[in-house]
Amino acid sequence: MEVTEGGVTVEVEGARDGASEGRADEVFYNPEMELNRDVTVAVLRAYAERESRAETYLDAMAASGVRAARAAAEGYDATAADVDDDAVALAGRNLAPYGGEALQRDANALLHEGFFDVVDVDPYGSPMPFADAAVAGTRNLLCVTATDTAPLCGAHFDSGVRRYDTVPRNTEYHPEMGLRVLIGALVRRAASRDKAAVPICSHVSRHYARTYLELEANATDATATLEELGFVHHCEDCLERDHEFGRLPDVPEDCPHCGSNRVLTAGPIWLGPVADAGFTERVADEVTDDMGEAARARSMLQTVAAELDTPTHYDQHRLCKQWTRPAVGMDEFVAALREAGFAASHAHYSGTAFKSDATVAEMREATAELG
Ligand SMILES: C[S@@+](CC[C@H](N)C(=O)[O-])C[C@H]1O[C@@H](n2cnc3c(N)ncnc32)[C@H](O)[C@@H]1O
Ligand SMILES: [Zn+2]
Repeated sequence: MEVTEGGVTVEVEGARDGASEGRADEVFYNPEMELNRDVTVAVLRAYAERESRAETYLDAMAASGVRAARAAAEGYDATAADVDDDAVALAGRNLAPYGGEALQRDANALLHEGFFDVVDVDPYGSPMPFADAAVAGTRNLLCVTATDTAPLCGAHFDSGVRRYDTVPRNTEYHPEMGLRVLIGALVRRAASRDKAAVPICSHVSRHYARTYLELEANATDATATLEELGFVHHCEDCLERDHEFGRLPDVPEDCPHCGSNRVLTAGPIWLGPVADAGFTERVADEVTDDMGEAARARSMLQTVAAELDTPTHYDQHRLCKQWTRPAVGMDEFVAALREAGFAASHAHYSGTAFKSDATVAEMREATAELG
């Protein structure tokens, strides 16, 4: 059957839901990833404005080639690579009207052989088996999807430790934990090749984390990116969390806020900004109405751009449950924090997520009169 995304029409072999991911009996096309692809196209547009030399685009795991076809339609010199012969044949047919080529290659081999300006790594599950090659073969912008949210956020602890070479912790801000674990791991992989990787846009949507990393081959800058890594200490009882930059954590024995001994330390994870606000605003402006997920993409990107970009977000419902108070509207809650003199913003991770520089105790007091 044919599907049209953002003005690009491709042939796909039956749309399947994310639950059947990984069964390789037919070429994979996931309609739930349309938001991911719409945002990708908007990023490619904004990035072309920022870096006019970025011309070549590789979807290193292309499946039907829909993403590469959309990049080709934007004027990028696009390549769709996949190990699967059916995928390559289909991607070849799908790319033909827009230009670009399909290659039957292993992503790791291809990316170790030469450079592409923009590289997309969009595998089943974790991108880490491809991270080293992706860093080696990307000149400017590395776009990465991770769908293994349980290892990333610490819910599957051992696989998270193995894949991401860190200690992930299962907290109520799990989407952000996952994103910061992912970025931290990629930044360290880039630094091992003397490359600085800086996230210029990121988001977490239902089943995946997505980040866009600008790469710079510069050892000094690479060292500087490592300064943005560190640890989060999270109290499971009072929900306060503190973060500290650095290579070795100074793990508190008890929570400095409530004295509980149920303190979890996560890290090293990325503690720096997950997005460049100005760039992300431009990405939001590049979302066009011909995109199937235009409304969601625009609103999510605007939230990311306006988000207080510090670790880590809170969930109003979780806090209100803790305080045995009814939850109120998010606008009202955020406004009350601001009126009390704190920095506060919505956070894109969920409808009840927000960021603030207030402590949990300060938030409780600042919002006591609501509801
Ligand atoms: C999630 S799908 C890609 C979806 C596609 N990027 C899109 O936007 O629709 C993952 C693809 O990776 C391919 N793949 C798995 N291992 C690979 C490898 N080592 N090199 C290249 N492709 C690989 C699979 O055949 C599958 O088609
Ligand atoms: Zn505590």
